[in-house]
Amino acid sequence: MMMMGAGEIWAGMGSTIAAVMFVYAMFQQYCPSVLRYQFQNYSRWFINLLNPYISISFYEYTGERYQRSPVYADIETYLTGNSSQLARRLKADVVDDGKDLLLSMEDYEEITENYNGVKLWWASRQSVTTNQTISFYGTDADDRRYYVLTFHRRHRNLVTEKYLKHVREQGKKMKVENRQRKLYTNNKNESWGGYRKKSMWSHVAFEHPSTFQTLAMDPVKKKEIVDDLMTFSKGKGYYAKVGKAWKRGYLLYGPPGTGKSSMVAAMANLLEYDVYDLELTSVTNNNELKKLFIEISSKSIIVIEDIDCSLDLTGQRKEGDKKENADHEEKNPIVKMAKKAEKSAEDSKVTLSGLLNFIDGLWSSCGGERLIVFTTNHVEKLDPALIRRGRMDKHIELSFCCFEGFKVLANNYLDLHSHPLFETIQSLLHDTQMTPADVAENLMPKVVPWDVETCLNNLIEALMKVKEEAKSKAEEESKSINKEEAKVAESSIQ
Ligand SMILES: Nc1ncnc2c1ncn2[C@@H]1O[C@H](COP(=O)(O)OP(=O)(O)OP(=O)(O)O)[C@@H](O)[C@H]1O
Repeated sequence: MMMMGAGEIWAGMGSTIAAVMFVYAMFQQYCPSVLRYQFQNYSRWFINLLNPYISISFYEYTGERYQRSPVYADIETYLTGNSSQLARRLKADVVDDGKDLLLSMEDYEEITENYNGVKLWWASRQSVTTNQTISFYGTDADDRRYYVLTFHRRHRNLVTEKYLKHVREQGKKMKVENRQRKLYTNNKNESWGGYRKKSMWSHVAFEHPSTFQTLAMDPVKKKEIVDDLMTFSKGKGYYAKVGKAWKRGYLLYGPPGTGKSSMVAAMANLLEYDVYDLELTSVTNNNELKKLFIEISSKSIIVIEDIDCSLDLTGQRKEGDKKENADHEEKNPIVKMAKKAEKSAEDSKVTLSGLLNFIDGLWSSCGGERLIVFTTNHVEKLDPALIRRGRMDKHIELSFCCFEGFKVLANNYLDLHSHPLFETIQSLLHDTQMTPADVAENLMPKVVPWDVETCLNNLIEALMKVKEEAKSKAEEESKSINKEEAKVAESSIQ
């Protein structure tokens, strides 16, 4: 009897569905389109009336240029943090250069969340159209990913006023906490079979251990730099008020091995910024420099190391001027054309004005919160225009090791705060010039097991050697000066 009943129900349902389909097909075929449209609108309205749930979509790319939506990015981070507990289908990505596994919500997965006793549903979706194009940003602009948040309409105010704010705040916080800082460099990329070369950023994880605590330098100067950096990083409102782009230029100069690169790393570690190590010789022209600049994110340090060696900026500018004048004088049209071609080849290089534009032109204000650092061993070789205050706001000289610097190194390398031999070292450092790199090298234990006396004595020996060398060099110099003076005196008598 039971079996018969089920069979009859199925048969009844089948004929009802067939009848509905028939009516629908007739409606589609014979009903005028205006009426059909009205009917569809009413039926949608009716369904919405019965459906008490509201949904909001958050698309990954928005706007005309398909910029990645910051709201989507915050939600993504928030859900990635929560999904490993809530989702049943997860996808795993390798992050932190293969050291960690990041679990996030799989596409088309849904999770249920409870916020202040209210139930909400998040779903990850993807709308794929047939019109697929590869966009400028390397993403498939038509392949649109989005999240859908669904909730009961009686919680509309709670969701729009509180919950979404909470999601964004948490997402931002989690992003800062999980952020793996990066060290970028621009390499020349060959594309289209080597036809076109352009400079692009590539990165590795930034893991330099240098900090201001480990930097050997005068403590007063160190504090001044740290204060300056902290004031800058908190100065968003101030910069906006005075009408200045939120960026600051630092010029680090001094002999090799005095800690210029170490200071850049310490700055990045203090402010938790990424580092963009710009290799100017790999940049083809000013335009490419501008493109590289646009790609730099905020909270970053752009560093050009050994700027005096990167490009002959002053020379190029002067040569360019000379060439232009020579072109005007040239009468032979063939020679003139050849010279023009040569000049345009030269133009496809970074010039001083291109670099100045990079530092403080209109484009330089894009992104904000950036430090630009130049390092050089020969400050005197640089064009004054490049390093004038306002462009390079702070000039920092890194010099030979002082006693305070030595104490930092002794603490770093030997865990030593004081020792009877410190006095001898202090007096030797006062009389000699040794870079922190050399002091550090001499302090480092060379054998196992090691003891502090041996390390300190190694340094004392090295310092005495340098002192002796400097003394004999000075004696030789004074001898040769005396000889010169004697010659001059002799010739004046004759
Ligand atoms: N002031 C310093 N404090 C601590 N360590 C230092 C300092 N200066 C140099 N060192 C040590 O010497 C090494 C070389 O220093 P660094 O590369 O920072 O010098 P630099 O001035 O940038 O040299 P170069 O001009 O040759 O690039 C560092 O790895 C670090 O161990």
